[in-house]
Amino acid sequence: MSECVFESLENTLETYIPDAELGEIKRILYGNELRKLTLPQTALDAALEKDFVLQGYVFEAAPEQLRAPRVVRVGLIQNKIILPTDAPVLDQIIALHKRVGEIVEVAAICGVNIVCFQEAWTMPFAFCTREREPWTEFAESAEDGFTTHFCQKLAKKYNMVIVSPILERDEIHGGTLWNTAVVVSNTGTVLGKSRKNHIPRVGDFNESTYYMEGNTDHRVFQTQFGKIAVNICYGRHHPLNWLMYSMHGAEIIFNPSATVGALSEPLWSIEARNAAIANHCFTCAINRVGMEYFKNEFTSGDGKKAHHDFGYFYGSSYVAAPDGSRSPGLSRTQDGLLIAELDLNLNQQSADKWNFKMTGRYELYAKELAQAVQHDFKPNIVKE
Ligand SMILES: NC(=O)NCCC(=O)O
Repeated sequence: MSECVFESLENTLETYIPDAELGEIKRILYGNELRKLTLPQTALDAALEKDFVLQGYVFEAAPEQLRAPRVVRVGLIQNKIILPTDAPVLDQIIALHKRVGEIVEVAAICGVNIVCFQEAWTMPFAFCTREREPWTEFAESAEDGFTTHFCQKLAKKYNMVIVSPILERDEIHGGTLWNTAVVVSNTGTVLGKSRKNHIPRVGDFNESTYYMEGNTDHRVFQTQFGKIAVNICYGRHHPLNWLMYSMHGAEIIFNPSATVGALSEPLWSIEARNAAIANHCFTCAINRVGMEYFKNEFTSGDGKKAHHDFGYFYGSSYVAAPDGSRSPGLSRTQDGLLIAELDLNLNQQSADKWNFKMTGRYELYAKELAQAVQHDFKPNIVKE
């Protein structure tokens, strides 16, 4: 399959829509216009030299009388894999560490407080193959693995919280595998981990061959820069999953993902954004980018011919705010770092305006859901 050439929706709009209408189109598609973040020239130069896109936006909140602004900078990193998928495992991991490390360095120059990488960032997204070897060799301890040590060093060096989604091997529980985000505090200590709650069974995403649904519930991490949660990839299709992170107090929910154009692109711009609106919080959707080829062909029981790749990972990482505004997406074709400056006061301001938490009928939902999961549930349908 050929590489992707369509760079981004935003580029096409900018190129073809007349200025007079572009403003209105952007307002309708993206909400309140965001100010561009002024980024240091050294960072812009480094991004150019290292060949990745660097963009920054500011999500402002109204000044308040009693609360100071709560400003935090988040960084979203999307990247291609570096080496072919049949290169030695450790070489692949080290090459990704090097690549992501140099992007984190630029994030640090830009004053980023919390950075999040893409899903299973230390490896190709090999779960389509359903083969064990060599993919299970990419699994590492969340608390004490090579990659976690790497992130701890970066976190301490740059005073940055790092969200590092990896394939986890849990030695304490029989060496089981999990799809896990490790949250490393800016002090360099491992704050904890959050496991993927929803495992896809769609198309080539045969992840249930490798790991089971997570058992860390809807954990929220209190960091120096705000309360954060990680809703890994497929969880973004589940509104109740977002809701529960928000119920536990998440102010920013990261959604590290790996998804391809033919499957999910029309859903991409809607789901994380809707979650930000519905839950009065910020959401950060991150997708990997590029093509990944696997030596052995695979099929997925969907009638498609055996193939060597997933199709195109379309990048397009973005940040969405509780007032419905969102940043433009990063490139569909290139590595990138998206920086967003968030005033977390916008969460409460949006909540006070729209009152979704107040008007939500949670007792009603809880009661009816409790009934709906019973085997003798009778749907409340009135018939003539
Ligand atoms: N990684 C993952 O869960 N992908 C599933 C496909 C999708 O959610 O778009």
